[in-house]
Amino acid sequence: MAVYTDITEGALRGFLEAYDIGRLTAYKGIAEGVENSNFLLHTTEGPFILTLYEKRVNPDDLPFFLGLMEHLAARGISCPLPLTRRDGTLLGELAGRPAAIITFLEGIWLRQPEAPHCAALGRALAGLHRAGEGFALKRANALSVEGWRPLWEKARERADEIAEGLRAGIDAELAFLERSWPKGLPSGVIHADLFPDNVFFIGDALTGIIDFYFACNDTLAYDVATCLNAWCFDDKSGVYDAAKGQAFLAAYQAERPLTPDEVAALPLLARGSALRFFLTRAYDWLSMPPGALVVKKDPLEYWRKLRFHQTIETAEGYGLTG
Ligand SMILES: Nc1ncnc2c1ncn2[C@@H]1O[C@H](COP(=O)(O)OP(=O)(O)O)[C@@H](O)[C@H]1O
Ligand SMILES: N[C@@H](CCOP(=O)(O)O)C(=O)O
Repeated sequence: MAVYTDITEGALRGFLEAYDIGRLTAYKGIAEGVENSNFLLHTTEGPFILTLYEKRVNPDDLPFFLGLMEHLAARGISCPLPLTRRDGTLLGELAGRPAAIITFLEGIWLRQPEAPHCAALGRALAGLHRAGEGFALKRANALSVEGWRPLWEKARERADEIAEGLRAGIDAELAFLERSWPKGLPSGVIHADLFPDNVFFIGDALTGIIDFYFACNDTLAYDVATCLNAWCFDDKSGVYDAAKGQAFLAAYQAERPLTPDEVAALPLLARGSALRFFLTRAYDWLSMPPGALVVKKDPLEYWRKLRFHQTIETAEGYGLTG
């Protein structure tokens, strides 16, 4: 459960006075998520999500995240809209944290997405990449290749506590990716964390995308690689599922064809994206205070995915043909 900062009812009622969303009838902490503290609010106007921004969110980035949701929603992407306060701003402060209220999206996230869901994801990701064009604010990806070594330095000494041999394996991989990271690929606004828990479905229909708090300007195909990792492996066996990968890539390409350079770079991007999620998970694994109300995510899942990508030489290895 991700509630790092608790709130009192009195403080919440005071915070809500800045909004025009009716009277609070109930609220509870949300038992999902990793990064921020989230609460489901019920008011006489309906349900809303309250987010208190935590450690990994730089407050200077909040105008980018909140503005991006407004930009995307105005272009037809189903994503939460930040609510405007009576004074015209989007952000307030609650329990010492920057805080915002966003609209509630219907739907649930899928624990075991199948190929048709991966196809829906591919269409939605390409739509998001297109809709991001023209967004005026910029934010560099703090968790791209330049950000990996500083993060690794914080986990490296104790990495073999997670699994024997990890330190040497990651040292070698990081050095390789720093030498070979592709440059000059088409770039734009990317979501950068489009895992199944950030995509809602009703039945087989994709109904919304949430959690834009890693969004940034970076290589568009890096988002594609992140989705291959997060959606296209079999949960139980950990094996890459080519049917899901093909469905995802074909649907993405139907809306936004990958350039030959992007296709060629896919195995490298997938390795880099796997390393990025390994690193944040490893850091969290080693540094999470005991008793924090959060379910830790397994770094080794991403080490195994990384090792799979090390065996892939061309995008044909993901089932991409033609
Ligand atoms: N706009 C929303 N509509 C409905 N539920 C939401 C919304 N935003 C967040 N949630 C719920 O809160 C959970 C955590 O949100 P998320 O943004 O992923 O948190 P974190 O940034 O901490 O990872 C989601 O899995 C979902 O259950
Ligand atoms: N998706 C990341 C963790 C970030 O959590 P989220 O709840 O913000 O998606 C991972 O799986 O490591």
